[in-house]
Amino acid sequence: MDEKPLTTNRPSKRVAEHYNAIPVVNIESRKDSVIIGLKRFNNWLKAVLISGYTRRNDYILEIGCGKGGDLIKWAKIRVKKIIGLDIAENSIQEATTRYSTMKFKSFDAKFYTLDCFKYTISSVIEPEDYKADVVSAQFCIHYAAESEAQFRMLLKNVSDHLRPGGYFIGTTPNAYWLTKKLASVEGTKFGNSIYSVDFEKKESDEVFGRKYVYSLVDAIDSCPEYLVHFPTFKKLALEYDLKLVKKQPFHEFYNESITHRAHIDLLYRMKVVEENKKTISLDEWEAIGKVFVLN
Ligand SMILES: C[S@@+](CC[C@H](N)C(=O)[O-])C[C@H]1O[C@@H](n2cnc3c(N)ncnc32)[C@H](O)[C@@H]1O
Repeated sequence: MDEKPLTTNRPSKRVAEHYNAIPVVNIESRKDSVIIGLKRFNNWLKAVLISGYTRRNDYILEIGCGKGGDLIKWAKIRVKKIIGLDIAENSIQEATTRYSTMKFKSFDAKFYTLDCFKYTISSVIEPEDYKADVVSAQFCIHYAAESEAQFRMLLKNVSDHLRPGGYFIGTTPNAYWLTKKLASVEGTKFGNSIYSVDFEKKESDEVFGRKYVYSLVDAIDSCPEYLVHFPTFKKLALEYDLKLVKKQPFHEFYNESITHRAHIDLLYRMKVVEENKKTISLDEWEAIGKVFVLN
């Protein structure tokens, strides 16, 4: 990789350190997490989103793929190829291990450690992997909103590697919900028993770099995140030939999805809902409201 990064400031290093430090948790211990309901819900939501925009034999490019938590979701659709990229080296190692130990593999996969908001993806991937049918960025777009230059690099990377007519799908915190919550409290901090949000400033006109520190029990420990200003997102995306098709808050996506029998069945199969058992708590449901789906 011979390109210079756009900026060398610290927050993205903090993000990489944060995700590098998260231990791998086995399925048994995962069940004991106080946010197991939220984790399962997020997985269900991603499974529904992915199934809506991906077809058999598709080539997928995953930005911020983490430890490969979506590999099984892609396998169920029988995609042909996955290229996964993430800033956290440890997560890429874990994703590689998960892929190599997967029993049912419908696809080839390659993983790369890369800051996708400072470098071009073409600086690391092979030319034969340049054009994807679907680019997916789950729960990571908000890190790019640290600066306009980083957000533009995200959009350039998506646009450069998406074939004409392909889909960019993602999930990211809902800036409207967050700023409404902020306005409703005294000071800069709010949350409940499972999450906390602490804004750097109460008032701000910043379109990029609008920082808050986010914690979620058992998942995220004081990690910097940035509001994604949607009108700007939509406007800049057009400059990169990306047209917004749909965006929805998580609660709305859920309400729409459960009008389909298959998605209700999946809620049970993925144990989001279990007969005679506690499922999602009110505090988890509130935290779920923090997020948007887009495509
Ligand atoms: C909340 S995790 C989501 C992981 C995965 N997409 C999922 O849904 O399970 C956010 C991921 O974004 C990655 N990330 C953050 N900034 C990044 C950057 N500049 N370039 C690439 N990945 C980044 C983090 O390392 C982390 O793995």
